[in-house]
Amino acid sequence: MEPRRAPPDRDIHTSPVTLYGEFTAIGNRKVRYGVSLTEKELIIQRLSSAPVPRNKVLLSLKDCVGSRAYRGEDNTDSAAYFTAYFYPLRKRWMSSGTSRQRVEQGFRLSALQDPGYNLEEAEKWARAVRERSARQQYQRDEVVMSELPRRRMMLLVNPQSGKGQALSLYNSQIQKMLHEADVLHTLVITERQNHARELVRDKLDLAQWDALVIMSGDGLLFEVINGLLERPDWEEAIRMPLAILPGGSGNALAASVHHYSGSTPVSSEELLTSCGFLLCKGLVSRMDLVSVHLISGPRVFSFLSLAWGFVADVDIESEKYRHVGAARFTVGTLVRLASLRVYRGRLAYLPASLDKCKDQPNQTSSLWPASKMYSFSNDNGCPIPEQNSCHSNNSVKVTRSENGLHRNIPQNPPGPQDSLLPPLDQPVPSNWVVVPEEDFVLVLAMYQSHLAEDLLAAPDSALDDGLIHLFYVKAGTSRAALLRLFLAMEKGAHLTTNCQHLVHAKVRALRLEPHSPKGIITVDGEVVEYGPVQAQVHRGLARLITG
Ligand SMILES: Nc1ncnc2c1ncn2[C@@H]1O[C@H](COP(=O)(O)OP(=O)(O)OP(=O)(O)O)[C@@H](O)[C@H]1O
Repeated sequence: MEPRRAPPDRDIHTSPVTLYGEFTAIGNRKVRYGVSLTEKELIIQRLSSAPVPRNKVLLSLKDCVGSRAYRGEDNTDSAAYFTAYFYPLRKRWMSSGTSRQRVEQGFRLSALQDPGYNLEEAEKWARAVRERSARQQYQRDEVVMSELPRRRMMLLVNPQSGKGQALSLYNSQIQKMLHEADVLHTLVITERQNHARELVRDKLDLAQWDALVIMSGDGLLFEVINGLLERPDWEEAIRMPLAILPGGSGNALAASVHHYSGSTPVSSEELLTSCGFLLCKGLVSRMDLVSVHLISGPRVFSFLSLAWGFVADVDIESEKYRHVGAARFTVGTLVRLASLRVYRGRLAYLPASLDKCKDQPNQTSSLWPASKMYSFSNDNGCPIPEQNSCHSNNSVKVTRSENGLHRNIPQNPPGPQDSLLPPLDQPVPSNWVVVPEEDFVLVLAMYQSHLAEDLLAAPDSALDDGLIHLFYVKAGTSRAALLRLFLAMEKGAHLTTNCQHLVHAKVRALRLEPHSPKGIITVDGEVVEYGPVQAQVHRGLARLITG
C-alpha cells in the first residue's frame, strides 16, 4: 500500500470518509484501486492515468454480510488480502424487478516487505468493514445477532423436502454464504419424520446455540417449534432465534420473511439467496404463534396457517406433484376446481376489535397455573369456567374432589396459557361472532403474509401483529370466480376482486366445527386430526431471524 493521500471525489459520498487506502486487484497487480470507507459505504475507484469509463463502484454496507483478511498461498509473497462480500439488490437481467446478487470485492495489500504488517493492515480493513456493516443494522429492541461475538447455529436440513434438493442447495449456496459471514454452524441432516422435533425437545442444549436454522419446507419448522414448546423449559426454549431457508415446495414462511424485508417477488432460487442474506445479517424479530386445539389430541403450535376445505385439499392432494416445485399448487388448484365441492360446518371467532386481552403481552410469563380449576354444576362432566372473561382450557385431566367431579388443569403441561378459549365441548363465549352460513368452499386462517411462495394470501399481515387473518369463502361462488380469486392472490389483490362470497376478518381466536363426515384440516400444511378445532394467537411468542 502506498502512503495515504486525500481521497478523491469527496462529493459522491453520503458520509465522511473514515479510512482510505490504495491497493491492487487480487488477480492483476497492474490494476490499482483507491478504496474509501465511510460509515455507510465502501467506495472503490479504479486509479488510472487515462480516463476509465464507470471507474467507481459504491457498495452499501447494509448489503455486506462479511469481510475477511488472509495471507496468500505463496509463502514467499509478503502481500496480504482482504475481501468483502455484498448481496445488493440489482435489476434482473432478463426480467423486471430486483433480486439480491452476490458481489465479491477483494484487494491485495503489499505496502511493505513485512508480511505481518500487511496482514495487520488487511485485518484492520476487514474489521472496519464488518463493524460498520453491523452498525447499519436497523436497531430494534431485540438482540442483533451479528453483534454477538460468536454465532453458533444448528442448521437442520430435510434432504427429502421439496424436489429433494435441499442438501445440494446447502452445499452449493448456503455453506459459502455462512462462511463469508463468519457464521459457525453445525449441519444436522434429518433422517425421518419427527427427528427434529425429538432432537430439540429431548437433546438440545440451549446454552450451546445462538440460533436454529431450518432448511426445508414449512413442515420441519412446525416440528421444531412444537419440540421447543414441549420442553419443561419451554419459556426459555421458545426464545431461541429460529431462521428459515427455503428448501421445500411451499416455502410460505420464507416467502413471508422476504416480503417483510420490502423486496419484490423473486424466483425460488433468488428466494434462497434473499433468505440466506437475511440470515447472515442476523436481526431477530418476534413472531406470533397460534395454539391449535384438536378434539382428542394435545394442542399443537402453528406459525403459518390453519386450513379447511379447498385450500387444505389442494395442499394435500398436490403432494403428488411435488417434483414440479412451487408450481404444484397451481396444478392442484386447477384439478380441485374441476371437482369443486361444498364443506358443511360451523365457524365462530373472536374479532380482534373485541378482545379484552389484546394489549397484554404474549401471556407466556407464567407456567400453566396449577391452581386454576373448573368446577362442575351439572352431571355430564362439562366444566364451567370460573368468573373470568379470559379463561383457560387445554387438554384437561378429570379428577374427583369432595365436591364431585373436577376437571383439573394437568400438572404444568408445557406451553403458554390459552386464555381466550373455552373447552371445545363448551359453547363459544357470547362476545364471539358465530358465522350464520354453514356451507363453505374454504376456511383459511393465516398469520403470515404468504400461503406459498407465489400466494400472497394476507397482504397486510405482519410477523408479530397478534392477528389471525381469517378468510372464508361461502358456498355459491362459481369456479370462474374462485379461479380469479387465486390468480389475484398471486399479487395479494384478491380482496379487491369484489368477490361477494369472500369474507376477511381479523381475529384473535376461532373455532371450526366441520359437519361434513370426511375432510382434511391442515395446520402449517401438515394434516391434523379431522374434527372440531379451535385456536388462539400468542403475540410474539417465538423469535425469527428476519434480517
Ligand atoms: N429425512 C426425512 N425423511 C422423510 N421425512 C422427513 C425427513 N426429515 C423431515 N421429514 C418430514 O418431512 C415432512 C415435510 O417436510 P417439509 O414441509 O419441511 O418439506 P416439504 O413438504 O417438501 O415442503 P413444503 O411444506 O414447503 O411443501 C415433515 O413432516 C418432516 O417431518
